[in-house]
Amino acid sequence: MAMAMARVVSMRVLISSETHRASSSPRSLQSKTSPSASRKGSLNPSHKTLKLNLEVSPHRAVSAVRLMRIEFGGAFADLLNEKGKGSGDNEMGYVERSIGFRTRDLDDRDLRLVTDIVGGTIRWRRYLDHLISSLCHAENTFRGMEPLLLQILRIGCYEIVKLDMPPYAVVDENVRLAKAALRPGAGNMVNAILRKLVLLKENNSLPLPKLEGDDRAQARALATLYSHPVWMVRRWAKYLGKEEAIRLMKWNNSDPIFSLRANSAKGISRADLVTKLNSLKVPHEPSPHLNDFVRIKTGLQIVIQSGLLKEGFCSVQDDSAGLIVSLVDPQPGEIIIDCCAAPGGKTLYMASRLHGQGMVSAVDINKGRLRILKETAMLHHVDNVITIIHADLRIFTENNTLKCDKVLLDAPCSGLGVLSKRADLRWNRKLEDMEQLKNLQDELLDAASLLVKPGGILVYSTCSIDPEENEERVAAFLLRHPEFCIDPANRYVPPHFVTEDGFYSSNPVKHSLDGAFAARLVRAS
Ligand SMILES: C[S@@+](CC[C@H](N)C(=O)[O-])C[C@H]1O[C@@H](n2cnc3c(N)ncnc32)[C@H](O)[C@@H]1O
Repeated sequence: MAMAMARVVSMRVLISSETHRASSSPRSLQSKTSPSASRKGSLNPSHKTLKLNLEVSPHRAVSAVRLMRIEFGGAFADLLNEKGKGSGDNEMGYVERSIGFRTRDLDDRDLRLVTDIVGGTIRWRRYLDHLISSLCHAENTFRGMEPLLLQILRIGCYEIVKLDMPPYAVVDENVRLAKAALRPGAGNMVNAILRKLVLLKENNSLPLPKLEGDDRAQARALATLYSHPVWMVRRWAKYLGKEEAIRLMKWNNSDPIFSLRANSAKGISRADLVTKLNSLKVPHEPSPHLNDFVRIKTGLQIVIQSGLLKEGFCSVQDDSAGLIVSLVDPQPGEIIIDCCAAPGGKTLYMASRLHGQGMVSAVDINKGRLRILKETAMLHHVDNVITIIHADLRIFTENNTLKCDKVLLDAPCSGLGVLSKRADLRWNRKLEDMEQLKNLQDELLDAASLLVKPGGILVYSTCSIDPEENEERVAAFLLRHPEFCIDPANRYVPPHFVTEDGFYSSNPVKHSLDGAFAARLVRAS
């Protein structure tokens, strides 16, 4: 904890002392703007006065700074990635102020490299830190390492060990970055550690922990080998067994597969989307589960840069989320309420399935996320069937007698089913969160149930694979609410997604989709 705090403080110092560094460092020619102007980022012309360094590879400099923003600045890896090229200027402002010099602008290839390196380095953080600390002379060296130096070392290790890039070029490039962004001594340290790593890798003798000892020791070793928090490994070993837990961690560490949904509300068919993807040369395959969906393994950045998302031509939506909408089975003319709706992935898909007749009320406690929902609804031409309600669901249901045909509660959850896409989530999620989330899920379920008309449907869903957030919450709810019973999922989703109890469940390892869960419950008439 103290170590983390020390790193946060030094990160803050690094960012806020940029003006000082710019004027005191001989490497970074003087910035002439005020500190407040320089904090504004892209629109600040000062960065053009910084020295342009053509020796440092820009994607590594950007990756190192982006990693610090994610680890210490609260930025989310997936959001930074999705902004892609459009945010280039803004990001370059951060980079320059953090390292004290300019790099050349990123081209499309650099942007893809940044996405890959940042995602991979975050996922493999625990594993990489184990290697780096094992290769430091003293334990204190690793503990007291300044944040930027640590990020550069992590990038170098990741490139050598996981990307199998030409090792001596990787060493040289990262040494150059450390020297330019920090000081010559930092470059020497990067050189020493990465060269040792290259030799150990060549001799097939990386210093990795052995899978031995009691359950705790084995969980710690697995947590390092597959780079996850120990508490997650122990939980999965308990619920899934060791072998399945390993398969799940391998999936979480693999490159994410994305699905795109053609926006039928705008008259766009899957065939239209396929034509566009062909013209962009993005490899794709039709979803075997959903008519409007297409799956892509690579090329998301190309899709983003092409503007297809901004135009509302299609959305990024995993099949696992689309199948939850299939379980709700929205029909034209129905009155539906989406209780935790923002940013609106499922609201928009449900609305498009109403074909202009009926209504989806979208409730959420988060105003900012609701704003995104509202804007996207207009973009997608479904705003005529969406009503937005900013409220805490628990208070909303106290003051409302609204009764709906269908109620979707896509509850706040741990997100343990989406760790392959949310690279940083595994490090942000804590065991203590699970208890709090379960209480909130129970309260929201009770509140949502009040909105279901007699004979109506309540769908409870999560993007978690954790039984305590899924089956256990439903079982506890049914005990409190005997007026509800399970409506088996097999009439709405393909049979291999249906559990013995009649729930919908997508399993990353089995289905190659995000992990998700949903129960369809019917209220007695
Ligand atoms: C899993 S996300 C919903 C994702 C959304 N259904 C979609 O498909 O895009 C959970 C949402 O619950 C909202 N939320 C959390 N607590 C809430 C509460 N007490 N009342 C209403 N919404 C709440 C959060 O703001 C968050 O947007």
